[in-house]
Amino acid sequence: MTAVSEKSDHSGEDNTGTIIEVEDASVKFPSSTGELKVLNNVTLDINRGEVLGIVGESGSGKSMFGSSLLDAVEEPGHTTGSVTYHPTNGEPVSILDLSEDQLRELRWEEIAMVFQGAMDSFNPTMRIREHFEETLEAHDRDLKEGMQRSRQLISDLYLEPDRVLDAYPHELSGGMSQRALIALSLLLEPDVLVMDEPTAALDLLMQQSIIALLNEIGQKYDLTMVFITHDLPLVAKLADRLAVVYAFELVEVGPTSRLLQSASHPYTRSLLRATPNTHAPLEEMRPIEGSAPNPANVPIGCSYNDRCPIASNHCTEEDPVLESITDNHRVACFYPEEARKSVQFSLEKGEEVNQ
Ligand SMILES: Nc1ncnc2c1ncn2[C@@H]1O[C@H](COP(=O)(O)OP(=O)(O)OP(=O)(O)O)[C@@H](O)[C@H]1O
Ligand code: NI
Repeated sequence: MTAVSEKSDHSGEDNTGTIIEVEDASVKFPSSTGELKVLNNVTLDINRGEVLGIVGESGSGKSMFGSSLLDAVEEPGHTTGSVTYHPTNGEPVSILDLSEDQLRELRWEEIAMVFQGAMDSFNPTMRIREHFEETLEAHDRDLKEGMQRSRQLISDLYLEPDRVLDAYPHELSGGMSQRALIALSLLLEPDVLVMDEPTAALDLLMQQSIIALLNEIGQKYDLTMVFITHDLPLVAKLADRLAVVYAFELVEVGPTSRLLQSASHPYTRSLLRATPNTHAPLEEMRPIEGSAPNPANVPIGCSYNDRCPIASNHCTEEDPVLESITDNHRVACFYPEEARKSVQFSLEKGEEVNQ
């Protein structure tokens, strides 16, 4: 596997190999009609130092995947399978077997997560400074040293440390509070940063600038980043690798450049065609036909068959598994070649990616 592409020229002691190994991860919720499976047997290795983009439409299971990495799925949801964290030094950690206390430590010191909609997660009655101090105290860290790191992180995110630390949450704009939250999540020097829709509430310009900032900060602090979003073209600017989620399963995984040039799952291709980006004029954005997956009613066979333009009988009978079509590029489709030929998309106006 190529863990390091030209985009993540991170230098570090051990920059290769797997940092988080996800095997057969599933999330189930009890319901009146039986169990709802909202993450379905996902297996994926996250490479040390990479930026991994998790993409898919609303309700597809992206947040469930992100939360499962930290055993953070809310009750009564239940995560099964295995998630193994490989620290730079030390023994592998089986995350789904940790106690609450161990998890709390892991979530700040090893794998930090900025949850979806977390911008409002600052306590409105506390200044930003107190959030940083409280975190340091809760983890028995030296306050002076820790606040120095806070100031450094805040200025790395192009904010003024004094102004931000003295502010109350409501005094910060959306972009500022999202950046302050990223700084807070990096306070205890985690190796991995998982972000769930960190730019969703921001305007286009702020989204772009957060992407640029994350690129810088990821390199400076040698981070492995998992970036969860419905906006494929946006995350493509940052990610070394993309994993596409449809109906609670991975349907395509590969290096970003490879997916942009020759996405091989009909869903990925539709997603590339449907997602708005800064270049495509509005009239070129086409919504994906059919309705988004419902966990109570996933089609038999390939879960995408009811929306797929090239589905055959085979697809309604058998569920394709995620298989390598080239090194590093895996697709869950019986007809990857057909898909490349028949589902057209263009990333930029006038540029037909597929002839
Ligand atoms: N507490 C819950 N109980 C039952 N089902 C849930 C619960 N929370 C989420 N789900 C279901 O799990 C599925 C996956 O949800 P998830 O939040 O992972 O989607 P997502 O891809 O992150 O979507 P979005 O882009 O809207 O954030 C959805 O169909 C959702 O309805
Ligand atoms: Ni989500």
